[in-house]
Amino acid sequence: MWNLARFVASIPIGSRRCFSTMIPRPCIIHKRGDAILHDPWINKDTGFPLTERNRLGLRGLLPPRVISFEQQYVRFMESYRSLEKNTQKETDTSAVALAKWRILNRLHDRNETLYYRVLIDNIKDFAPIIYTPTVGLVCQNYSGLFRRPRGMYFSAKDKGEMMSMIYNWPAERVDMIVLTDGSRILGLGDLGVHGIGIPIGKLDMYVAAAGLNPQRILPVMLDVGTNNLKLIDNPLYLGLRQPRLEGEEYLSIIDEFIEAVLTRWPKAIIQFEDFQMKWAFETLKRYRRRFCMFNDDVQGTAGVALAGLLGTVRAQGRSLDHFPNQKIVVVGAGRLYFSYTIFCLASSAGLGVLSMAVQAVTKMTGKAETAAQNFFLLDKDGLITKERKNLDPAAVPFAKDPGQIGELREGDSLLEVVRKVKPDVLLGLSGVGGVFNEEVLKAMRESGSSRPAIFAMSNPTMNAECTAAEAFKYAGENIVFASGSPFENVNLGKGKEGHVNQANNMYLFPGIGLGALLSGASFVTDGMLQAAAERLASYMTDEEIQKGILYPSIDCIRDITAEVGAAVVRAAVAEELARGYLEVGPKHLANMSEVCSFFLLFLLASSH
Ligand SMILES: NC(=O)c1ccc[n+]([C@@H]2O[C@H](COP(=O)([O-])OP(=O)(O)OC[C@H]3O[C@@H](n4cnc5c(N)ncnc54)[C@H](O)[C@@H]3O)[C@@H](O)[C@H]2O)c1
Ligand SMILES: O=C(O)C[C@H](O)C(=O)O
Ligand SMILES: [Mg+2]
Repeated sequence: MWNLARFVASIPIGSRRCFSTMIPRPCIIHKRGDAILHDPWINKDTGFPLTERNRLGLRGLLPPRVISFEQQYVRFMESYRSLEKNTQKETDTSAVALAKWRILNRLHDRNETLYYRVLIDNIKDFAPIIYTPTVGLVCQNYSGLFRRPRGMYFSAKDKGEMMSMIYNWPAERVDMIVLTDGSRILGLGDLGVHGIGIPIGKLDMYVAAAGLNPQRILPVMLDVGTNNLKLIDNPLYLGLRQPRLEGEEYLSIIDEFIEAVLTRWPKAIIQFEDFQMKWAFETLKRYRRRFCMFNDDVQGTAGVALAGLLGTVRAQGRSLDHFPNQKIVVVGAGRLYFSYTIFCLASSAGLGVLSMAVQAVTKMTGKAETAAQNFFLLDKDGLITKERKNLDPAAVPFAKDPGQIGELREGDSLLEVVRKVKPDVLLGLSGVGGVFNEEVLKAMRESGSSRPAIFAMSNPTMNAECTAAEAFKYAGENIVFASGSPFENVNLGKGKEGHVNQANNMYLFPGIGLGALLSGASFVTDGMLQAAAERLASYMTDEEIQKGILYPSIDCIRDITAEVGAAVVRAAVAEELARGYLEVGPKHLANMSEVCSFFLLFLLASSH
């Protein structure tokens, strides 16, 4: 069946544009002269034709020759490629990555239309720069890199002022907000106000993947202090130099911000990002039934991991009803989500993954009581059992009875657990680089699975539980491998290659946000999230899965985002939550054919 999402993906990359710039819109400009050249949203650089130069008071302010948009595009890409070539042999890879980020950021600050065009057309090359992993480096060095502000900053000192501050934002409408408090930036810990780089990077992905209008996105930093003493002692630190607010004081700041945002833009979707575990769960519980929000690290990550876990079953040549038998170990215990015998170190993200996996098993078997039996959870103190003191209630369903399988004991190390459990899947969301060490990976060779899976999902690259090369070297060439940050495929010799998947929530959050926005749903429900995960899981063909390819290439991010967005809209309609978007009401959404819904998804996201 013809479908618009695939049609869009089939347009040659070079001729694709940001949808928001593709459809001409009336644009009344009140600025003149120099002010236009310093406004990246309307600036065309040397691209202003003579008629516009005369009309807008630009004559004489630019070199005489008019350089077209296409020529500017080529010129930018040439300078980017020459930077790439000249730094190929440079050993300081961080310096190179930051130089690439700077050149892109400078373009953004000068000419947004050209920036988003090059980003969309070259997303595979540029995602690792504007997003993970380089964005982590940017946050770590933010005080030195800061030139121009992007997004909004609300601090603890702004208490009582937020309702008026929100009107300082120049855009009349905002559709999508990504909000952080900077308390857990990737696996880098508390970076305070410098964590603003994360909402900026996530929203650039929204524009690139979901075609959102860049003028209707808003990155937000809620600065409630920092517990990072190095930052507090740094005279160039850009945030409040005080310890983080806690308890009711903390929540009252978030409440006030939310009230201000929803007063001005009642239909904006708010994505919570990189909150430390306790606040990630607390805010999710507090707000998810009050307005349209989701926590990307808990809910987006869970769906991406579940899609990978289901793909792993297919890669073993089995049907999906084998999923409940898989042993899964999760490393990094925040909150949980569950499925087969997979070994997971759980975390906020890890608990999210196991919870969603449990839902999937329950749906398949109809037995909620035993759904978590093949899931094993570790935190920094080792295996979590029922003997664990101060056990987090969220981890209770995953706590094992000591003595189970191979004499498991409370606090068993990861190596002991892998040896005793022989898991099908080892999944890391611990934020600790290298915990899947040589011994642990070698122990995975004894896994009960014909095709063991290693998911080293922590970010950025140096925090990955292992590298791709280590996984294929020590755990064997027949594994499936996925990491949160990108790695090159691994050369296995004799013409063979180990495929590296990027198991990153970027494959879901843009589609979840787009679907939530266009459906006009009041909340993001479990059903909508599940529909998103199921669409991602079913996206890959059997042939691709057999090659160990569990996720689409990032080149296809627009296609998968449209598919996920449409699945979310359909789920919202099925749950009778869809209120529609602009002139498309709930009845229209419900009556739309699949083709029509894809078409509208794109047009609506771009044309208003
Ligand atoms: N790939 C993705 O899409 C994705 C999504 C979300 C989070 N992440 C990454 O996951 C990591 C964790 O994020 P989070 O929000 O869950 O953080 P978190 O701080 O909530 O959780 C980390 C957990 O790891 C546990 N831990 C620490 N050291 C450990 C060790 N040596 N062994 C076992 N467990 C250990 C801690 O007990 C904690 O529960 C980060 O690096 C983040 O970048 C990746
Ligand atoms: O930001 C990413 O790359 C994924 C995820 O949201 C994370 O926190 O690591
Ligand atoms: Mg995150």
